[in-house]
Amino acid sequence: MRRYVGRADTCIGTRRNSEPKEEHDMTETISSTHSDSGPAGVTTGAVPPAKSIPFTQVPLVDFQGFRDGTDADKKRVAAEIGKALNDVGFFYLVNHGIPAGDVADVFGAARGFFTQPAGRKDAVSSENTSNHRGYFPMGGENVDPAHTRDLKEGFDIGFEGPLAQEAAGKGGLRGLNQWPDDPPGFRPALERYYEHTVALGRDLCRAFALALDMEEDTFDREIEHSESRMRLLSYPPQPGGPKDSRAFGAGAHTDCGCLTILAQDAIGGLSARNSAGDWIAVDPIENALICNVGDIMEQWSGGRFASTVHRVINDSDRIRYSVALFFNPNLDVVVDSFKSLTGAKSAGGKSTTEEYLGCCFSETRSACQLP
Ligand SMILES: O=C(O)CCC(=O)C(=O)O
Ligand SMILES: [Fe+2]
Repeated sequence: MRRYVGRADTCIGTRRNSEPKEEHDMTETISSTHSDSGPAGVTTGAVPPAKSIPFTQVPLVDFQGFRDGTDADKKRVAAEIGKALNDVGFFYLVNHGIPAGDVADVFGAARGFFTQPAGRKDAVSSENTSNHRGYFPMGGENVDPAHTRDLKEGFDIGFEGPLAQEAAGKGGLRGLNQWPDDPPGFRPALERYYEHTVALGRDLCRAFALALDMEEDTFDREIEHSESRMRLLSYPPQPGGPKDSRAFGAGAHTDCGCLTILAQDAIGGLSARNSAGDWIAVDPIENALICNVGDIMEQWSGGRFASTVHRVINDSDRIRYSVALFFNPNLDVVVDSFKSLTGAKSAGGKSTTEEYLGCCFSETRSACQLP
């Protein structure tokens, strides 16, 4: 069974990790999965455990072959993704199918929103809600307890669906989004981008299933009513680097859900930690999205995919913007490793997605652990 080192103190879609987490030494998990081959068709040993390798760069994957290629193309692309997730936990994705104009619009919306006076942003404060949707100000979160509060502000939306109105105000993660009046076009830009990225998240989960030697639709049921969250982020400049070595844009953390699809502007500042403890830059590549696995997918994959620690430092002299889509399972799915998906031994999952994400989103995050 996997254990995490350190305490969680995190935010929407993210879980801290200031201490090096157990560096994907999945011996115990893997030995248990190896002792059982599952009815869903996992061949024992087909996919190795996530490696504890000191990666030095993030691989780039062309998704075209998965979107409209032959079965063999799909398998090839899935295998590339599987290797990237096994070795690094992160990859760049090009030819992902999201129109560049829609990406530009969501960045325009972010810039227009965050550059408004504080009072206008506070009108849609996430404090108005119990489901963590809306605006949070600079320092509103701290993903790494060893650091000061994060130097970023953000705006969150989530899945609404037909039951959103009924669920509103009932205390769960379901419910309605908050929408500011300004800037014009804000809501349609976010809703369009949300739809694109959730659809891409579903396709990526299919690629992940193939990469794990499972049927392509293995995860489909678990993500049918995906409680995915989208977050706009704005990081103030820290020219010359942080004056206080504990004050980062986003402290070291892992993400909580299945996977994260990140669009960043041209400024840079994101980095991922390898097994040697080195921070490897995940610099912007034009038209590429960055994908990384979160804790739930690491758990689902029995440790074959790595939920890698990452952080953000904006040491430029300009505001940095990014847009993250945290792709999550249905809220009622019990997060367990492989049992339901492959028949391999369970890691003993007890938390539902809603419980785990709720913990990740809360201010008392120290107990956010999967088995
Ligand atoms: O802004 C970024 O580049 C990454 C943000 C991030 O890691 C997160 O919000 O979980
Ligand atoms: Fe993150």
